[in-house]
Amino acid sequence: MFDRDTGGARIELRALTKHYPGQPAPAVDNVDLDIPAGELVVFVGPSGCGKTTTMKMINRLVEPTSGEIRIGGQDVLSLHPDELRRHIGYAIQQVGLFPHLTIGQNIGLVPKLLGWSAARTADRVEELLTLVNLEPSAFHDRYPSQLSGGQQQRVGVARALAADPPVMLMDEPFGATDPITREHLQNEFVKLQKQLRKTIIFVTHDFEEAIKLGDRIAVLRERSHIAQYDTPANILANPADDYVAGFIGQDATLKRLALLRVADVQCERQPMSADMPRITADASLREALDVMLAHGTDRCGSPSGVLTYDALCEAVGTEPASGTAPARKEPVGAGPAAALKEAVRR
Ligand SMILES: Nc1ncnc2c1ncn2[C@@H]1O[C@H](COP(=O)(O)OP(=O)(O)OP(=O)(O)O)[C@@H](O)[C@H]1O
Repeated sequence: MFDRDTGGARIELRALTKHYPGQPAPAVDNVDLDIPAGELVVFVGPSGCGKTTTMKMINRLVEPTSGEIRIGGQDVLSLHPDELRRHIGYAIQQVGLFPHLTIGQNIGLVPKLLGWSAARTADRVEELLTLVNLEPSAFHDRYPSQLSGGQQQRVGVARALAADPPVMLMDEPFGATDPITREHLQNEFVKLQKQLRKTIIFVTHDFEEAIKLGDRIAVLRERSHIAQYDTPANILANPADDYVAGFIGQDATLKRLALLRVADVQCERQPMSADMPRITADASLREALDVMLAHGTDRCGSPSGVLTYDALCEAVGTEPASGTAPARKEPVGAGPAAALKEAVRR
C-alpha cells in the first residue's frame, strides 16, 4: 500500500464532489487539488464551507458522490475503507480517546490492529509519548479523564502518528485548548513535522495558525471552491482577491515580518558600534523591528552584518517611511502592531 514511504505521499483530488442527500447544493463541488509529498497544507475558510467534508472524503469517513482521490498514485476509492483508514493518521478537536482504555492502549490501538507484536507496539507507544513530550512512566497507565485538555490533544496527535502513516488528516486538533497551550502545541508540532515530513492536511479557522504551520494554505470559499492556494508568504504578499484579503485581516505586513528571518535578508557589512542592539540570525523581522524601536535606532547587528530598517522594509515590499528610521524610543512591550503603525504605515 502507499505507506511503504512513511515520509509522506502525494495527495491528488480530482473533480471531488459531495452532495449530501436531501441538500439543495453540494457541500463540496468539483474540487481539484494537488498536495506534494511531505508538505503540510492548511484548509482555511468560513464555517460550513466544506473543509471537514473534503478532509473526511480522503479517509472515506464520508463517501464522495463523484471524483477521484489518489494517495501516492493509488486510487483511494478502490481500497477497503477500514484498511485505508489504518494507513492515514486522523486527529480531531474532540480528540476521541477511548475513556476506558489507558493512554498506552489508546496509542497502541492501530498498531495492534495492524498485527504488530506486543513488544513492537510497546516500544512505539513509548517512543510516541516521548515525541509529544509526555513522560511515558507518568502517562502510560493513566486514563484520558486524568489528563488536561492539552495533554489529551498531544495523545491524540501521538495516536494519529502511531502506525507511522505517510498521510495525516488533522481537523482543528488544537482547537479546544487555551491560547497559551495552543501556541505551545503549535510550536512543538512545527518541530515534529520538520523531522517527520508527513503529508498533512490541517483544518483550522485561525489564519495565524495557518501561517505558522502551513507549507501552503488553501483558502476555501463555499462548497470548498479554492479562492487561493499558495505559500503563506505569497498569500500575504499577493492575496488573490478581496475575499482572501479579508481572511488576512489588517496586519498583512506584520504577518509577513513574522514569517521572515533575519538570515533571509541582505545585511550590510559595516562596523558595529558597541551600543548597537544585537539580534540572532534566526530571529524574525518582527522581533528585529521591535528591537530597533525599543532602542530608537534604524539598525541592529546580526551575525551576518548590520540589518537596516530600509532592508527590513524592502524584504516585505513596503516603502520605507520618508526621513526613515523609527525615531522614538518605545518599550519592547509596545509590540509590533504599534511599531508598524509608527514605522511602516506612515
Ligand atoms: N451529514 C451531513 N448531512 C447533510 N449535510 C451535511 C452533513 N455534514 C455536513 N453537511 C453540510 O455540508 C456543508 C459543509 O459542512 P462541513 O462540516 O464540511 O463544513 P466546515 O467548513 O468543515 O464547517 P466548520 O468550519 O463549521 O466545521 C454544511 O452546509 C453542512 O451543513
